[in-house]
Amino acid sequence: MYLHGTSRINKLGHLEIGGCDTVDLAQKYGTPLYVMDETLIRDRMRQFVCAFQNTGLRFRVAYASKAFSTMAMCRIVDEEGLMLDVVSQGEIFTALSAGFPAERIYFHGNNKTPQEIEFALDAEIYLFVVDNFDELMLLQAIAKEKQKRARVILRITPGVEAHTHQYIQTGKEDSKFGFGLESGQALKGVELALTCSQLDFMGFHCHIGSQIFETNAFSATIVKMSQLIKTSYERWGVLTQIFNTGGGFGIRYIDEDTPKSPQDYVQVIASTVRTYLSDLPLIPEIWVEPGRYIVGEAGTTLYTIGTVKEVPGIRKYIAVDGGMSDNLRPALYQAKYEALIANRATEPATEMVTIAGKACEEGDILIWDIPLPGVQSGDIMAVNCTGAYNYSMASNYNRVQKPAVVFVKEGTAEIVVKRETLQDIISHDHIPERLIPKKEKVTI
Ligand SMILES: Cc1ncc(COP(=O)(O)O)c(C=O)c1O
Ligand SMILES: N[C@@H](CCCC[NH3+])C(=O)O
Repeated sequence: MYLHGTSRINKLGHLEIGGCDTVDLAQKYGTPLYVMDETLIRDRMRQFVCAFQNTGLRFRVAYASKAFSTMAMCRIVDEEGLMLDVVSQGEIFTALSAGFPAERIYFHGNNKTPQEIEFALDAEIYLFVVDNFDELMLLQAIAKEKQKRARVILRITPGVEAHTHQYIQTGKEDSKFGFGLESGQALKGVELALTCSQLDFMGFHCHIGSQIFETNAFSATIVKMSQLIKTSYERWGVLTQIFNTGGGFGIRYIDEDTPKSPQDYVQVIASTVRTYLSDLPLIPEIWVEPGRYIVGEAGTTLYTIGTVKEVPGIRKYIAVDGGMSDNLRPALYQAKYEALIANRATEPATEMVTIAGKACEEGDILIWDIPLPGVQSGDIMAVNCTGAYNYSMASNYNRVQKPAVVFVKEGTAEIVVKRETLQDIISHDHIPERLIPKKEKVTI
């Protein structure tokens, strides 16, 4: 397994992250447990900022909080000075509750409800990324009623197909997101936005998908978007203030993955912007909004191995005490992961096994065919690269409790999300009066 960030094997032959022995963490906090390497998270944010500083362009780096949103995470994003991309009232509420400044929050989503728009306007967030015509009109109407103004940028689907799983390709013309570029919707959107009395049109956004390695998908997108930016200027004299080029930068889940560095991505984005937009009176402020690249490799999930089942001549299933409820990605996207036995990390692999979750679903397999040392019930398994879209997509399927999350740094571990309790599991249930069991009549 590739060791990311501060992960290393210590003198005891145990996996250590952030200076904390993961076997101790499993014992102290229980399993499954999400362990987040705070140093790596902060490094990643700084790498993007530093890469942009070298370009000489005006820029903003945002964190896409959908990848992993908790109050402690929002504190880190705030301390590092990044913007925060949110997609729901829940994410805004999390950020505000953590003391994250509203003027660095901006709001995405293809179906923001009137309540969410009202909430965001009242909170005075920085801007709205408007996804479609209906939302434009809704935002204008609500802002007018409240006598407020809102900055907007339009989300554009540039018609670029990135090489990634079809469920996480979002830049295709046939997408639920955004104003289509090729259909002419994008220009119509600008025209309409300019007529909205309460809206300040600031520019454009595009996002072509997630877990993308090739930089040419990003440059192809910027070339297409540049045309839109120029046409808007020529037609209406509109100077694009903000050009948000999205997130989607791929990470190394398995050995075969070949991610680029933030410098590589930013360099391609910046040079394409310069080539295609330098002749405008103003080069827009360039934004990026990575999620996975910031937190993905920083996360490791610890599990305890339970049952071992051999299907003679076919395969050996090793079951862990979590699965699709804490990591939906293998079941949803056939995503691949690597793992090691945290308490015997130096032992050589001796057999090929399959790691199964405990959910009542045949498809709940975390890793097919992975070489490991002979494992026993009670061993601690560490699956890495689980920082993005794992905790944030976790569920209570089968009424399992969501795991705790700890941040580790320089030998210290701190809880940032408590493990759910059985009481939490039933805390929203309600039994109507008529279904409450009647006390049996006592006959004398
Ligand atoms: C609009 C938008 N921005 C940013 C992201 C973050 O993507 P990633 O986590 O791949 O960087 C996503 C998710 O794909 C997204 O839909
Ligand atoms: N949830 C997806 C990525 C989608 C990101 C949001 N558009 C994943 O785990 O890879």
